Amino acid sequence: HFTPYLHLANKLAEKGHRVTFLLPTKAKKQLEPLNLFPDSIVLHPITIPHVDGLPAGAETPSDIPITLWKFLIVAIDRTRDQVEVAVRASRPDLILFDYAYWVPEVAKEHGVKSMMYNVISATCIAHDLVPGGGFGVPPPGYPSYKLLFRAHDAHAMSSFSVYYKRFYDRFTTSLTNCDFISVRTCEEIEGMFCDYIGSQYKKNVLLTGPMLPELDRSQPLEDKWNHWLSWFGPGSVVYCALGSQITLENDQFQELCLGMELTGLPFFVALTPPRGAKTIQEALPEGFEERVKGRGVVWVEWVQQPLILAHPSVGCFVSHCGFGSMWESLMSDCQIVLIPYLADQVLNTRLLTDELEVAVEVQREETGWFSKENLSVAVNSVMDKDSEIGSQVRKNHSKLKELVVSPGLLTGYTDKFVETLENLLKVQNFNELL
Ligand SMILES: O=c1ccn([C@@H]2O[C@H](COP(=O)(O)OP(=O)(O)O[C@H]3OC[C@@H](O)[C@H](O)[C@H]3O)[C@@H](O)[C@H]2O)c(=O)[nH]1
Repeated sequence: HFTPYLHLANKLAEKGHRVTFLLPTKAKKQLEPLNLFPDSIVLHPITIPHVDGLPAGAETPSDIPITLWKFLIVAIDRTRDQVEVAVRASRPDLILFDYAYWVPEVAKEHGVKSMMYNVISATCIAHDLVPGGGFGVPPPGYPSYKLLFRAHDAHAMSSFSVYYKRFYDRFTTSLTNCDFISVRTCEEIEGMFCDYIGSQYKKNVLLTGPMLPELDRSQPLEDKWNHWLSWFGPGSVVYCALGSQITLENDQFQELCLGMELTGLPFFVALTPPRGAKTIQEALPEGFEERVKGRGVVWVEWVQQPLILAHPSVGCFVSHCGFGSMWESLMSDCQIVLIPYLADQVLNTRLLTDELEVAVEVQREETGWFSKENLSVAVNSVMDKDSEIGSQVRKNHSKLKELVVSPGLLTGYTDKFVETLENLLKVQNFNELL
């Protein structure tokens, strides 16, 4: 979530504004290289306090499994004093926030406007975070009959169900109490959901566009991977990654590896090791490394995903459809295969498969389990040159990509966003954003 926020901060700084960016200490170190305007953007560290049950050093959801998030939520709430001190010191005109539902209260106390900036999809907000629905059941007037949960999504819902009430309360409080709502999306992809959110919360919904940075050519793809990928023909390699928060069970991890093997195609899998495994070797299926030598890699460290997707040899992206990866897949020329894990990823997946028809989804059983055969069938259905569905999604994807990357569309969104903000706040002295 921090990354799109920092890209937005860069855009604001580019247009002459100053930004104080509050974030946990470790994330500060990771984000520093992305700060393009260190004179205008101050990265201000916040200490995440210790809370019983929260592992030492954990500061963000990606540091811990979903079962421990409840402790992180408590810890974040206990940073309110630090946030108030920072607000008092920097006296901003506007506070952008996404998770700390108490920020609008803090803002009002200091005579500052607040904006909830959402970096999850408008589809997910419209389906799950508008009053009147229930978990998995859309609220009245929800604008789609296609983008819904189905029986085999129960697994994605169950991991999240214990949190739903808490998330729902926080999000709806934030959306209700903030002065402005904004979403990291564009009209062309999620227009009807943005309109719906605006009508339900009776607020204008401002859009920033996807907030993806330009590919940074000064930091090219690591030689090792560039070299490895270059062995294969154009568009032939399948790249698979499931974002920053998913740790698979061992059996599903093995099934994924075997499914990639079964495709018969070259592949590059970037995943965290499965639950309980200390090394990748102990987690891989027996004989797997020998069998796929020279055509397949399973890697458990962070890779430069946008650069991998841009490599000419990569032709297919198997993804969990987290909102960041969703945009990266749309901006790429790869065929898209989706295996969603969390509730919002399921709706993002339906947006790409059922509404936009630019991707295919791996079939799961009702338990949520997917087999190696189903994974391999999905991949081959888009990689096979003679496949009808493959050419259909390729055609739709390339049309959509053309629209989304068309000159002016992305910059147009940010320009309009900043201009609207400036107008909204004109009555005040709009020179610092927090
Ligand atoms: O090895 C890697 C893995 C991931 N990445 C990057 O990490 C980012 C992951 O972001 P995503 O939004 O796709 O995935 P996350 O798992 O972090 O998503 C989280 O926040 C967004 C929500 O939609 C998801 O439900 C939630 O899991 C992408 O920009 C991707 O390029 C790497 O650069 N290297």
